[in-house]
Amino acid sequence: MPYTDAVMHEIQRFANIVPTNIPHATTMDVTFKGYFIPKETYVLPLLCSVLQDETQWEKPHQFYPEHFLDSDGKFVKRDAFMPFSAGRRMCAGETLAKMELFLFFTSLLQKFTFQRAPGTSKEDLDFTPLVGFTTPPAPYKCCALPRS
Ligand code: HEM
Repeated sequence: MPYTDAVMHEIQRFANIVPTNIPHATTMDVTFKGYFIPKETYVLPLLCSVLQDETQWEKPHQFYPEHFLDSDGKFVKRDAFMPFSAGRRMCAGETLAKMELFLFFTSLLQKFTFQRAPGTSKEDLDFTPLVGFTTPPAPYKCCALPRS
């Protein structure tokens, strides 16, 4: 299911839920790309800086599942996709989270058709996430119609 996979990856890229990542600190003096970072410096490795990097994504500020598809419609991995962070302290639950996301997403789409709530227009749907340590979607109304 390459398109479904691409959509799920794009959701995590576009609507990353932990944009500022978890704070880290250097345990020793480090020189990184010419910058000297002393021991015990507080470091915030911003995931949003990679997930929306204009040098890495064709349409960084748009929802565009094609970021993860090649010209034959096959799924492609992208190095700049890192909603679970990177390195030794990256998310320990990545495999479980991905499995759950896949099962929930595909089961919901198999059982329901999602539509805008009656009386609302496309303009009423605002996908700007709420700002905070995590960025959940703003409340919105929609209809889930059981599929026959
Ligand atoms: C969409 C779902 C999830 C996302 C986007 C996510 C993302 C993250 C991120 C960005 C970090 C910080 C990594 C760092 O410090 O560099 C983290 C850490 C962690 N996550 Fe997740 N996570 C998710 C689900 C889960 C689940 C389901 C579990 C466990 C059942 C889990 C367990 C952990 C643990 C234990 C850490 C701390 C790892 C450490 O400090 O060594 N996460 N996660």
